[in-house]
Amino acid sequence: FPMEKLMEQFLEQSAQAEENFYRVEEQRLQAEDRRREAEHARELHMLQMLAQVFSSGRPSSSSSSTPKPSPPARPPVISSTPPSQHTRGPPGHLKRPASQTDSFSQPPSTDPQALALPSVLERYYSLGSSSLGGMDDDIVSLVKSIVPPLTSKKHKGQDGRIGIIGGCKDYTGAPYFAAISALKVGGDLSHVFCTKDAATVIKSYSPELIVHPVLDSPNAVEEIEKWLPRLHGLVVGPGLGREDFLLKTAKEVIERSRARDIPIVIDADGLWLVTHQPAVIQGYQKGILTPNFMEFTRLFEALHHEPMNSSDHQRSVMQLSAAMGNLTLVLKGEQDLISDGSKVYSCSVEGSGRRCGGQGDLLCGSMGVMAHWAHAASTAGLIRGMNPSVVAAFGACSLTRQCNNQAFQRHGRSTTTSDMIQEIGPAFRKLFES
Ligand SMILES: NC(=O)C1=CN([C@@H]2O[C@H](COP(=O)(O)OP(=O)(O)OC[C@H]3O[C@@H](n4cnc5c(N)ncnc54)[C@H](O)[C@@H]3O)[C@@H](O)[C@H]2O)[C@@H](O)CC1
Ligand SMILES: Nc1ncnc2c1ncn2[C@@H]1O[C@H](COP(=O)(O)OP(=O)(O)OP(=O)(O)O)[C@@H](O)[C@H]1O
Repeated sequence: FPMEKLMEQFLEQSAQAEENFYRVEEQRLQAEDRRREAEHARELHMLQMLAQVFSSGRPSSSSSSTPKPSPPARPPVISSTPPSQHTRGPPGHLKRPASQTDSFSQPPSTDPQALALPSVLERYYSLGSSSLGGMDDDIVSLVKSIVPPLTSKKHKGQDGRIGIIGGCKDYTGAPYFAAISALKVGGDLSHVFCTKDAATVIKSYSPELIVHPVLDSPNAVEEIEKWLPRLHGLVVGPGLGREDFLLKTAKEVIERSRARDIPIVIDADGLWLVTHQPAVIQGYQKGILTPNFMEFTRLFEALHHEPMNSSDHQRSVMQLSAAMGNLTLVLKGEQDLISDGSKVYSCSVEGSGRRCGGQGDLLCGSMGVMAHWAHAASTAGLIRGMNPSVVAAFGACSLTRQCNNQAFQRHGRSTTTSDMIQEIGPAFRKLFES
């Protein structure tokens, strides 16, 4: 049957052509990203040098009667520690006496560098929003330094193409909150990979999202993998549900994203998957887990095979992060505790008493973008001596809490996550751009 043969050949050729297209496209995007990153690094380096020249050349006389110009922003390089020492010592200018640091290192360390940063972070972030005007520039600069400058030379996509794996029949709000938050923080494109019956609903919430109804298709993994070369960050779990097929797809997508070195934030039902199969993300340095207390307890008990000591959260966070191969972990709560297994950082920016559903989705969506920024900044040598995943986690936690605070001031008890999303722009400016 020559007709059938012809058809077969045709199909084979078009599959081949499609594959070639994606390969070439992937190479093109990677080359473009490298070029833009190098350009970005050069620009920041120039700014740094200018700032240094400016601050060293500035007249020091305080008795001068003419008003002094305000100093430029602090240069973004945080430390001169070699990049191989991520997660170890803090930036030199953040050092402080070890005596003030005891409660944040588990077990207590004798290395003054290792002791210094957590307590500095704690000292500032415990101050709450009322003291935002008096922020400690050193600490805020950790997060500020990863925020890419907005310049007219940029093209769409460069500041973040983020993928959300989640959205099913029961949950359409969660992936929407995560994806729209990624855009509002400053990511350029947000892709949602959800089930067919969730797709139209999610699309109808916002024309800004790119929605792929593929999560329950038989070749879901391949459908999603096509997009991986274009993604800078992945958020797995918001509204994913717990059906076996969906969890299996999520697992394979995580594995393939790991192989491509893409930063991955895992939340909600994605954490259910990790609780049952920790190896899927264990030891991946670009992975971040964001459990609430319940999710944390489940994960802890699955890994340690014993009940958690709930009187010492800091120790538990350190233990679990270490057991996960020094993965960055955020235990959300009254204070957010962040650890990569070597230290615990506490974020206590003042929020409010209002705990509506979806705040965690805002957090993980914004963290997806910040993780991309932080790893790009680290690759460019702009943050050294500090784990980029921790910087991203810290930035996203502060931002979510600040949004909660601002939304509550306007809406009080009726505050919802949509109200918080409205506050992302002003909150971001207040924390990281003022
Ligand atoms: N609008 C939406 O579509 C939303 C969907 N969501 C999705 O809903 C699904 C299930 O999420 P759940 O968070 O309900 O997960 P679970 O079904 O595991 O429930 C966890 C339970 O723990 C409780 N809890 C949380 N923190 C606690 C604490 N500190 N102490 C004691 N109890 C605590 C919560 O009230 C919740 O009922 C996920 O896919 C999630 O993404 C949520 O993100 C909320 C918004
Ligand atoms: N008691 C609290 N005080 C202040 N902020 C809090 C408090 N609890 C949680 N948060 C903040 O709310 C954000 C989301 O945490 P939450 O515990 O609501 O997550 P979640 O339960 O996973 O959310 P979701 O409803 O999206 O599933 C975190 O960034 C955290 O900082």
